[in-house]
Amino acid sequence: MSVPVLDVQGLAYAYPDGHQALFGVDLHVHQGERVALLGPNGAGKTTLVLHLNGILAAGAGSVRVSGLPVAKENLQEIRRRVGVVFQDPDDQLFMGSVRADVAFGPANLGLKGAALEERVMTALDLVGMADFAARPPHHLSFGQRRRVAVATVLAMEPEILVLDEPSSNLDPASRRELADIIRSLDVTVLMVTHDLPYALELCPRAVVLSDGHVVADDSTYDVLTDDALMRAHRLELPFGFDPRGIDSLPQ
Ligand SMILES: Nc1ncnc2c1ncn2[C@@H]1O[C@H](COP(=O)(O)OP(=O)(O)OP(=O)(O)O)[C@@H](O)[C@H]1O
Repeated sequence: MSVPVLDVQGLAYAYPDGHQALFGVDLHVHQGERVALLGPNGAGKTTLVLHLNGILAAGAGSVRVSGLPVAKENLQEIRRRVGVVFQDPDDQLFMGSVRADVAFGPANLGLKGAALEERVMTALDLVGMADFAARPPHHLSFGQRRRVAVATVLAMEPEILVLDEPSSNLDPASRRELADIIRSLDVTVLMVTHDLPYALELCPRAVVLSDGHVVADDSTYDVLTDDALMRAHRLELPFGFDPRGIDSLPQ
C-alpha cells in the first residue's frame, strides 16, 4: 500500500505538569480519506491534533506526514502540508481584509503578484466567499468567518485538512453548506467532532480516542451503531437520531 499521508506511531505525550494525555496512539490515514476523530471531553483529541503540525512535540513515538517526520527542523514544510482549522475562526483571522488573511500564508511561502491573487481567489471560491474578499473579517458572520478560516488553510494547498469542531455554532443551513464544501474538496480530511451525525454524513471512517488510547477504528456507521462501545466511551447520539435509518452513507 502507498505511504500514508498521516502516519502516527506509538505517540505518547505528557503535559509539563505530568498529566499523561496520550498513550501509544497509532493512526494511519491514506490520501483522500475523510476520517472523524471522536471521543469524550478530555480524551486527547486536541492534544493529538497539536502534534500533527508540531505545536506539541512527541514524548515518545512519531508522526510523519507523507513520510516527513514532524520535527523542529521540518516545521515550515509540515505546516504547509498540514492545515489546521481551529474551532474559533478569530484565532486565524487577524488582517484588515479577507483577501489579506487568505494571502498571508502563501505570501510567506514567497508567492506574489498574479500567482498570489489566483491562489487567494481559488481558495475563497472553494468556500463560496469570493465576493467577500475586500471585507474586514470582523464584519462577517461567525459562519462566514469559519469559511474564511478554511480558505486561509486551503490557500496553502495542504495535504491534510484538520478541522476542529467544524460544525460548532453554525445554524443548520450553514452547517449543511459547510458539509457540501468539505465533501467537494479534493483533500485528505481529519475532522475532530462531537457532532456524530456530521461525522456519519462526512466521514466513512471514525477513530475513537478515550483516555488517551485509540479504542476503535472502524467505519463510522459501525462505531455509531456499537451501543456498548458508545456507552463505554460516553458517546451519545442526539435524541431521535438513528444511524440505522440513514439510507445513503459517504463513500
Ligand atoms: N496544558 C495542559 N496541561 C495539563 N493537562 C492538559 C493540558 N491541556 C489538556 N490537558 C489534559 O489532557 C487531557 C486531554 O485533553 P484534550 O484537550 O486533548 O482533550 P479533548 O479530547 O480535545 O477534549 P475536548 O473534547 O473537551 O476538547 C485532558 O485530561 C486535559 O485535562
